[in-house]
Amino acid sequence: MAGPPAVIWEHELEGLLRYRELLPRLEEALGKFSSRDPAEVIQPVRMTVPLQKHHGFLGLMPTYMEKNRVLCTKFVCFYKREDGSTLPSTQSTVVLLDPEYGNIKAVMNGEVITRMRTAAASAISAKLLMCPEAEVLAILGSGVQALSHYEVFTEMFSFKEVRVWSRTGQGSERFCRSVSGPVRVCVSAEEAVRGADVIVTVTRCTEPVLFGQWVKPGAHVAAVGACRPNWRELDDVLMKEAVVYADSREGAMKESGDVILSGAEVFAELGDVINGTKPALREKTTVFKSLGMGVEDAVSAQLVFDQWEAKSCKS
Ligand SMILES: NC(=O)c1ccc[n+]([C@@H]2O[C@H](COP(=O)([O-])OP(=O)(O)OC[C@H]3O[C@@H](n4cnc5c(N)ncnc54)[C@H](O)[C@@H]3O)[C@@H](O)[C@H]2O)c1
Ligand SMILES: O=C(O)[C@@H]1CCCCN1
Repeated sequence: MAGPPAVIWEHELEGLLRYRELLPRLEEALGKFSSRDPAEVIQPVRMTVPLQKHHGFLGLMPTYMEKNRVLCTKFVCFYKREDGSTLPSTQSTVVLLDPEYGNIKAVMNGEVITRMRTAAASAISAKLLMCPEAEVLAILGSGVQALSHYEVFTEMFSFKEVRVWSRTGQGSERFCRSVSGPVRVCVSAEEAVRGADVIVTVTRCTEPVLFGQWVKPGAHVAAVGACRPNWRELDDVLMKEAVVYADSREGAMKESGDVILSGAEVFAELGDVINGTKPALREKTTVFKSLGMGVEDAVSAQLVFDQWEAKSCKS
C-alpha cells in the first residue's frame, strides 16, 4: 500500500526548479510531443469546463510519458479578471502519479511550474526563431508571466534594451520594482514594440493589443495570452504576415482565437523545429502561439520530484 503523497508547495518549489535544468528537459519534451509517438507522449488537448458565474474556466491537462515513466495531470482555473482586480488570473495544482500502480506520488502547487515552464517555452521559441543579432526585447503586460519572461529572457540572451508596457502605470511601476535589471517603461504598446526584435505578449486581453503594422519585419513574437477561441492578442495583419509556430497544432486549432479567427495557418510546432522536420525561418517575421501543454507540466513536475527525493534522502 502506497503512503500518502508528498505535498510540495510554493516556497519549497521555488528552490527546486531552476531554468538551467528545466530548459533542456522542456526542449526534449517538445520534440517528443511532436514526434506523435504514443510511447513517448500521450497528451490530449486540454479539456475545459466553463465556470460561467465566475467568468472563468477549469482546464484539465493529463499527460502520460510511457518511456519516461511519468504520469501527471494539472488542474488549472483561469479567469477573465477586471483590471484592478487583486485576484490571481490563474490558479493551478499539479498531481504526479505512479503509472504502474496509479497512486498519487506528489501534489504540487502549480503556480511556480506554470510561470516558469511557460516562460521557458517562449525562451526556447526565441532561441530557435529570433534573428541572431536581436538587441531589443519588448514585453506587453506586467503581471506574473511578464516577470518570469523577463527573468528567463535576460538570463538566456544579452539584449541591449528591455522595454515594458502595461495598461496601468501601477503595473509598470510594480514590474520595475520586481525585476533585478534595467527596463524602459513605455507609455504605449506601439512605442514598446516599434523596432523591437523580440516581442512577448503576456496580457489578459481579449481584443488585439499588438498590431502587425507596428512590428519590424523579421521580428519574433511569443504570444502567450488569449487562450480561448474567441480571445485575441494579435491582429489579423500580423497573423497573416507572420510564419506561425505553435506548441501544439491541435491546441492552436481548438483554443487560439488568434489562429482560428484570423484563418492563419500553423506552419509548424516548436517540436518539429527541434526534431529537424520543419525549418526555423529566422529571417521572416515569426509568431510562436503558446497555449501551454500538459507535457510541459509533466516534465517540470518530474524534475521537481527528482530534486525533492534527492534532497529528502540527504537529510
Ligand atoms: N500559454 C501559456 O502556457 C500560459 C500560461 C499561463 C498563463 N497564460 C496566459 O498569459 C496571460 C498572462 O498571465 P499572467 O499570469 O501574467 O496574468 P496577470 O493577471 O498576472 O497579468 C496580466 C497582465 O495583463 C494586463 N491586462 C489585462 N487586461 C488587459 C487588456 N485588456 N489590455 C492590455 N493588458 C491587459 C494586466 O494589466 C497585467 O499586466 C493570461 O492571458 C494567461 O491566461 C498562458
Ligand atoms: O497551460 C496553462 O497552464 C495555461 C493556463 C491559463 C490558460 C492558458 N494555459
